[in-house]
Amino acid sequence: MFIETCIAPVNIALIKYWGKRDEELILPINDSLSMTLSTDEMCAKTTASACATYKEQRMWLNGEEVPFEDNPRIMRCLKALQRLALAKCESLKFPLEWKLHIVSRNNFPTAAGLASSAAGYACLVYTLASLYGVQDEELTAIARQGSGSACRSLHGGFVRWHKGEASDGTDSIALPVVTSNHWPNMHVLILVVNDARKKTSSTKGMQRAVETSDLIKYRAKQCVPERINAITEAIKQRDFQTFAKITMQDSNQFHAIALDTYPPCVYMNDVSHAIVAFVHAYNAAVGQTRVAYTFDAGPNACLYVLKEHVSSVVQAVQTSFPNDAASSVEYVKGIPVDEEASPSASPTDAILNGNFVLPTNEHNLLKYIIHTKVGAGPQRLAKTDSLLNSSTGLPF
Ligand SMILES: Nc1ncnc2c1ncn2[C@@H]1O[C@H](COP(=O)(O)OP(=O)(O)OP(=O)(O)O)[C@@H](O)[C@H]1O
Ligand SMILES: C[C@@](O)(CCOP(=O)(O)OP(=O)(O)O)CC(=O)O
Repeated sequence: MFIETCIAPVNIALIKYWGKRDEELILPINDSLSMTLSTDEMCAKTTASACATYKEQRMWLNGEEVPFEDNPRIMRCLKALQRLALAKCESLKFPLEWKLHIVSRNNFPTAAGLASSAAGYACLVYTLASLYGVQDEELTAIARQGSGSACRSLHGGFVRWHKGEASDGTDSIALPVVTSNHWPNMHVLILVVNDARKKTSSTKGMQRAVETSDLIKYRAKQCVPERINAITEAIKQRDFQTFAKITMQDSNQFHAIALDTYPPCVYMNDVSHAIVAFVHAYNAAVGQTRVAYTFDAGPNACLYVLKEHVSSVVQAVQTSFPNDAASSVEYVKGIPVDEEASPSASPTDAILNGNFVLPTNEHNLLKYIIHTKVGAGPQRLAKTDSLLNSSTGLPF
């Protein structure tokens, strides 16, 4: 039996991917740019095994068996990796006819608008590549065919997915902009909103936007290229003010396009809008842009905050969004916030407590908060980290 286990990170787009020019190959109408989150707090973990005695291809996701050969996106990634193995490897490690058993787990909620498909498909492709013995820059073009945003999770730091021009998608790849060491104090607070409402999937939402929105064409042609250049420069210069403004403007434009879609896609809810109001009020109160928000295809907010401001921002969130569970250790998950606390309150915090009043919302609008930061790309783990029992070929 051949067996490999790997982990892969979540990424959150600053300049959003929204709209395909080819549904089958998952080719986008615009470039996008994201930040990869640390795997210490959120990651997908996948074990893939190949064995001569396996009778059929099987896959388990978060403890449940899920369709494998009936899932066209998984099969497309698998076939592309097998072709790459045939082309690149002098001798195959094992015959391609051998069936696979794959076990995967996300250590955060799946299909809850927290980019599980990005981490999940990046992990699947990275693990299968390790299993077949291929390491190649073409991996991002393969992960892209599982879920577009997954191609960006194959690199750490800040990553740009180039839309490419070729009709076969060979140049639609993700490349690093800067590594995670470039801006290590870039932290993230994910405010998970109490809302179980079903959304329109990203796949369907963007398809309908391309069919019906006029604004999306202007965005792809005019706004995105300008923003990608400007935010790349801001990241290189570690210019938080510019970075934050572009990030918020792009999130707002993406949701404007969702509303310009017919029938409209409504992803943000009243709590999301209250978070937007909070961020602008907080930034005004401290007299500088210290926090930036971005929202994907759901109501949860992702806030970008520099490490030195995390404790002040968390305190302000707790004031503006009071929660009965706030004192529970489970409420703020991830990196301990106290670590970040500055020894003395800054003068701007005095202003915040004095002259400015933050909006106060009803209790318990947030479910919990995840505190994480910029991180590295996927990693291969040791045999001891396997999710699959090698004597039975089944999940542990
Ligand atoms: N670890 C994983 N391995 C393989 N596939 C996964 C994994 N995690 C998630 N997926 C796939 O991604 C699907 C969830 O994608 P979906 O886009 O609905 O949710 P999301 O990625 O959490 O949300 P969003 O795209 O809005 O951020 C799952 O149903 C599954 O098919
Ligand atoms: C709003 C987004 O998160 C959309 C992500 O869309 P997906 O990558 O989930 O879509 P498919 O390619 O159809 O699988 C923005 C982004 O991540 O860039």
